[in-house]
Amino acid sequence: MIAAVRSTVFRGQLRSQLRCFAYVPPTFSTPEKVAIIGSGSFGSAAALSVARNAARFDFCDSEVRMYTFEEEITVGDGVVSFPETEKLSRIINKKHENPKYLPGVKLPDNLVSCPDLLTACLDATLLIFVMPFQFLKPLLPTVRKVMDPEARGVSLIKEVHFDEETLGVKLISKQIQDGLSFKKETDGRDRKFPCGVLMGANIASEIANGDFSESTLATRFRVNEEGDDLNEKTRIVLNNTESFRVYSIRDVEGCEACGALKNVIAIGAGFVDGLGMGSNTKAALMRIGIQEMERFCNDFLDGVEPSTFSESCGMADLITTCVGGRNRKCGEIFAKAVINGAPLSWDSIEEDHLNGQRLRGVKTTKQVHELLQSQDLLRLYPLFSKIYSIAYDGEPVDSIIDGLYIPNEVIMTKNGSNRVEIEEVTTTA
Ligand SMILES: NC(=O)c1ccc[n+]([C@@H]2O[C@H](COP(=O)([O-])OP(=O)(O)OC[C@H]3O[C@@H](n4cnc5c(N)ncnc54)[C@H](O)[C@@H]3O)[C@@H](O)[C@H]2O)c1
Ligand SMILES: O=P(O)(O)OC[C@H](O)CO
Repeated sequence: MIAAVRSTVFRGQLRSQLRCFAYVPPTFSTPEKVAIIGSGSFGSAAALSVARNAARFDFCDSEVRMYTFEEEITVGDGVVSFPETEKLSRIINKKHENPKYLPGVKLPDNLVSCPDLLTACLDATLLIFVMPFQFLKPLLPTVRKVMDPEARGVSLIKEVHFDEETLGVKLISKQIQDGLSFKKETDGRDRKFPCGVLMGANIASEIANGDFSESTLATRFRVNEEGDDLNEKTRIVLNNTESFRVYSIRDVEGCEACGALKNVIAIGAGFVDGLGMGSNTKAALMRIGIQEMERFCNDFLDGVEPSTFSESCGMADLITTCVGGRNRKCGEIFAKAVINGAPLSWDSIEEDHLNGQRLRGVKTTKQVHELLQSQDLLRLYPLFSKIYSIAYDGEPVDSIIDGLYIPNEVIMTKNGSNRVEIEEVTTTA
């Protein structure tokens, strides 16, 4: 009895102590000015978390600017205070909502939409890139001119490109780094722009609804001269402990590759759904898919950590995208159209079903295929190869099952360097 009372008292004391310590605002010596480049679904959802943090952390400039590709929006019923069409940036700033890409979600007042890139990025110390890279690339020289010279970046872009010169992988974070590095006027030395990535099981609308999500931040920033750990500082700016929990790792390459490659598998998951197959089939596809993702990373990238695949950017993002993502949805539409004898092009599916959002998975499927073909490695990747053949070469959708069969010679073995070896198959007469 006495023990029970003591324990209750102790728990009460602990709770009140925890309440006292519940919120310790982080402190950093150097100020932070955040710019978000892109205002699609995920740009707007990420901006929610960042702008809320910027408003409450003393080290952050409370205003967060979001570069918005300007579009004329037709204002629907219920938006009475606007004429029939209005510029997207003006709607975001007046109504604090992005009606095209994240409808029905209130954005913080301190988030300012800027259609002018110079204004958006002026003196920014932390740049968050979240738009299709084809649109971002031409913007980089302007960003470089106006950003803070000590700026760093985080890419949320889930793409991977085939480098025809090296027959290797071109990571987006590396392309951003190249685009924003410069020679310092003071000493003529090169200043390499540091760029990490944030990838994870992060469907934008769910984050915006406040549903609990995790994400993986992969950065290798340094401690700056004032003693701020820029890895942790970046995590703190992006993290929302209640609903958007960000965990740090250092494996930028593996994290980024996972974010892009899972989109290929999600297209295959859409094929499985279009065929009306069940959860077992999709689970098999995901299992084999993550093995091919890992094999691809080991074949084409250096320093990828096996543990990355069990982070949110790995297994969890694969699951959420294969269950609820746009790539899965478009894969299903494609499969059903083929099965019904009225095939649709990927462009028309994107145009008719994504309301201005972009379908990355099929483009990544093609890039990955070209890369594997250039290295004569297609036979080691039966699932990637099959998804490509169905998506681009008119192979029957139900042949996706052939992609789930792993031939003996493709059994993955790992040697000391963690690279794939092909088992020699000896045939006897
Ligand atoms: N939407 C999600 O749920 C989600 C979740 C996690 C990661 N991501 C990744 O984030 C990135 C951005 O995704 P998203 O859904 O925010 O946007 P998106 O990829 O669907 O692209 C739409 C964006 O492109 C912009 N755009 C269109 N045409 C343009 C042009 N000509 N010039 C410049 N910009 C133009 C639009 O303004 C809009 O901001 C992608 O790499 C995606 O894989 C998305
Ligand atoms: O909607 P998708 O298929 O582009 O996937 C969204 C996100 O990448 C999920 O994390």
